[in-house]
Amino acid sequence: MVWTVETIDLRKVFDGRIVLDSVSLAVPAGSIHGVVGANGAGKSTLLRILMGLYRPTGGQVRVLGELVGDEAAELRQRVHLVASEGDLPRAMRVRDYLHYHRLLYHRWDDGRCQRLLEALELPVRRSLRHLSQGMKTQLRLAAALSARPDVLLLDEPTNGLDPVVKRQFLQLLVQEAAGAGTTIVIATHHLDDLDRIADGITVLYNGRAVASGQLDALKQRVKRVQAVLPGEIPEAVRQHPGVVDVVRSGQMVTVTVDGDVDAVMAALRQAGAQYCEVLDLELDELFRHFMDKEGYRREGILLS
Ligand SMILES: Nc1ncnc2c1ncn2[C@@H]1O[C@H](COP(=O)(O)OP(=O)(O)OP(=O)(O)O)[C@@H](O)[C@H]1O
Repeated sequence: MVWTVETIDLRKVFDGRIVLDSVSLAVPAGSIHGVVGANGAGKSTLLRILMGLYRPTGGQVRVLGELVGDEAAELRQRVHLVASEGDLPRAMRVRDYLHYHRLLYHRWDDGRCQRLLEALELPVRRSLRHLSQGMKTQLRLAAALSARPDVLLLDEPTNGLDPVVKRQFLQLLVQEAAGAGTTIVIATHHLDDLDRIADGITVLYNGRAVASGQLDALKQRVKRVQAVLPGEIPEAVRQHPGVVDVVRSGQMVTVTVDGDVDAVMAALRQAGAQYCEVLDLELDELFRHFMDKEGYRREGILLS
């Protein structure tokens, strides 16, 4: 299979510190891929490398079939990075900003730009210094989408968006991927947003990809079993290699399983479980599972 975005054993070292360590991920064309991880995990660095802004220290990076770095100028016409942070030129108006992008990108589509401006209700005459943070984010997205990218890299795109605009923004991304076939990679902490729209995810922990793949497959792999069990929890459940967590609340037993869920169900039934149900994990629970597996813990701060 040819991937639109692919890294193999990607490594990035800043000042002797490893920030990305052997990261391999593969994103198919026209799909939405989320990159998640704790603060400082390396998400923005990964996007910047995909964009050709940082050189990898090791490994391979291919975007649209090209090794990133060799064809950066041509790739920049087809690959766009939108970050919610960073300054916009304060002296420009919205329309000047868009016109500037129109000159830069030869795939620019005026009709598309107009439709986006109307849908997002962006005030074309307003000076950029008077735009709210959310409006700036929408303007950046409008500029990127008007240039008809093949790959859209989004760094924390929904920061500062109100819930209604956020929903519209996410819908736009789904349409863009499904309709125009654009491949979208989003780095974000908003797991509920990703759960709604992502086809795949990569979980970064200390610069390593501790999980990467299609979201359905990852959700298929990690399940939660709930059972009513009056008696003892059997050793066969506790010792099962796929069992990562067992919680009892009264007679209700909840077991998180990364692996063979059927074997755990069978052991519970054999121990006299009266009711057994397999539940899917939400993305935030899945994320916590992969982080816990790596021993990620943050202690609370005690204020006196
Ligand atoms: N240009 C740079 N020079 C040196 N170190 C850097 C540079 N850019 C990022 N880093 C370091 O690399 C690590 C990963 O940073 P990065 O911004 O990629 O993380 P992140 O996952 O996007 O974090 P957050 O969720 O907080 O935005 C951090 O320790 C950061 O300090």
